[in-house]
Amino acid sequence: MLNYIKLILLGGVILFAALAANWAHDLAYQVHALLIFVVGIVMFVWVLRHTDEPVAVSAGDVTGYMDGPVRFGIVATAFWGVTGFLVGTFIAFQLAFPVLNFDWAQPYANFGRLRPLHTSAVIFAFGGNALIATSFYVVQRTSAQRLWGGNLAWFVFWGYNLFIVLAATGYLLGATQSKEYAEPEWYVDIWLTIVWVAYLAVFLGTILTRKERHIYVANWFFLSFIVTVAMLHIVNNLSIPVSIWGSKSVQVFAGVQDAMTQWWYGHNAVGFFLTAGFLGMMYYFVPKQAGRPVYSYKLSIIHFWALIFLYIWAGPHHLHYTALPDWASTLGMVFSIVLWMPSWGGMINGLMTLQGAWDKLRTDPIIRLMVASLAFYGMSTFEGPMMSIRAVNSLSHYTDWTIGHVHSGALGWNGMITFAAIYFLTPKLWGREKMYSISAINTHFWLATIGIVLYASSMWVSGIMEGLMWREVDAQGFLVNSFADTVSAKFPMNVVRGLGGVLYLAGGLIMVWNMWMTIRGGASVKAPVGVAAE
Ligand code: HEM
Ligand code: HEM
Ligand SMILES: [Cu+2]
Repeated sequence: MLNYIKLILLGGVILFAALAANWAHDLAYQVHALLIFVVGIVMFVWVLRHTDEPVAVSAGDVTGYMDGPVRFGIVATAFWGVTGFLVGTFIAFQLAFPVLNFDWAQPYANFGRLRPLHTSAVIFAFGGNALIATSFYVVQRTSAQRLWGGNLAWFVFWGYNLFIVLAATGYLLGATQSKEYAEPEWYVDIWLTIVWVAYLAVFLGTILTRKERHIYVANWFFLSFIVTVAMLHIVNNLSIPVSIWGSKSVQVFAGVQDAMTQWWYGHNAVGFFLTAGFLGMMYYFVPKQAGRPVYSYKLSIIHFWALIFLYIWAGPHHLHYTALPDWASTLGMVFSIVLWMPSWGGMINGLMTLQGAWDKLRTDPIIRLMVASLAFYGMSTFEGPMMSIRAVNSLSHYTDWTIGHVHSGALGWNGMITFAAIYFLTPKLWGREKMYSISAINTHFWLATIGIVLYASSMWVSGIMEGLMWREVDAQGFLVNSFADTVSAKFPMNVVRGLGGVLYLAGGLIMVWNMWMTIRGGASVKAPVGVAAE
């Protein structure tokens, strides 16, 4: 019966997509309509061929955990990671060598369109798949329960990745609502909302039906990430489409209210997507890999509540010296400075979990990735509060300092904890004893670390230089440097940043190779975790 309903719904989707492709007002919308049309037909045929088939249930599926979406999620994480690093490296070189904005590829591959492709590929595709996959893995183990909702978890995985494809192709074809980290247009936003609600249902359903009395702290972080991102996404994307047959829409907010809504969103995307979610990852994988309990469970609870209470108010630090009222700017600054403490609470808790296991730092490159990740988390959450201070921000804002800050958090904290989680999970999910090559993990660690150091240090130099050059006035009070002077002065730093990107990307490729060899390699040394109660 369910299959018949599915067929009717899919038929509706196919019909609507065909009409939309025919009447489309712009290229991005038309290409998306055709894409949905094709996806709809493929799904229609697939459902049709399986209609009235008895549902096959394997033994592993009844007793064990649902790890299919986790496996796909891990592979997608690696795939999108390498794609995002590649685009990042390319746009880094575009900034150094503008000829790389090839004439023949205009307007599709210019910096302006590739930049949001990079940011979404790394944050939402790489980071998002990592978060979905690890949260699905962790919530099952810590709740002693299979994922709630049957195939809904598959819907979350495929639906989310469809969202990413729609977003990415949209940018290349010129559809954007010009909100940073929220560029996709209205229909893509609606689709993400549907997928996200399903994600919440799967996660919360699993927690509510858990067989373990206690809700482990990692799940608190994951849940706050899912709930808050839903709220941020919906409010920041409130907009009215110009036409149902076109991608363009008009924001509901205007002027400074719109700017504040955007940075309330943008800052908390950092706070809940790139921080709370990844802390969830940290709280499961660090103790597991170290073989030690969390250093202080009390601290984890305290810094959880402090973190989520404080983050939400700090957004105005993105709008210092704008039309935003001073009181709001001050509020953002104060909350940002206070935020330093709960942030370091997380770092300290992670690092101290290694108490008694520090020797592993010498032998286990996965632990090394985790420690480096926490160190970069600590560093960027010290730098951030500092940059929130108005006087500091008047120098750092608009400069490469911000870019350096972003990437010490992103490459260091988010990247490295994700790599560690991938190395932890790959052998477990495919029933292998360990990763194919431990020394390749070590090489990856060093390539990534040197890449980050090149990236962050070149951007500090470049950013502070740029800020000082913009300020410089002569005895008469005239500006000494033209804007073009500051751009050409940045050239060497831009090249160094690009090289950092090459190293980081190379590390990512080694990881993909290592994963491939592990998954493909040899006989399975133990039963897949789907059956074992880990
Ligand atoms: C190979 C690694 C990477 C390279 C070479 C790279 C390069 C770049 C470049 C050149 C920009 C544009 C800077 C500008 O407009 O001046 C950028 C922006 C950005 N990247 Fe990356 N990136 C890399 C990895 C990542 C990762 C892993 C993440 C997140 C998890 C990330 C997040 C961002 C964000 C959020 C921005 C926008 C920053 C802002 O607007 O302030 N990047 N990246
Ligand atoms: C206590 C923690 C943090 C505080 C208070 C903080 C504060 C700041 C400040 C003041 C800016 C510059 C705003 C501007 O001048 O435009 C900034 C930019 C940014 N930070 Fe942080 N930061 C923190 C942690 C992090 C972490 C851990 C990450 C990444 C994982 C991160 C990612 C970003 C991004 C992506 C931007 C660029 C936003 C844009 O596109 O302009 N931040 N942050
Ligand atoms: Cu912020």
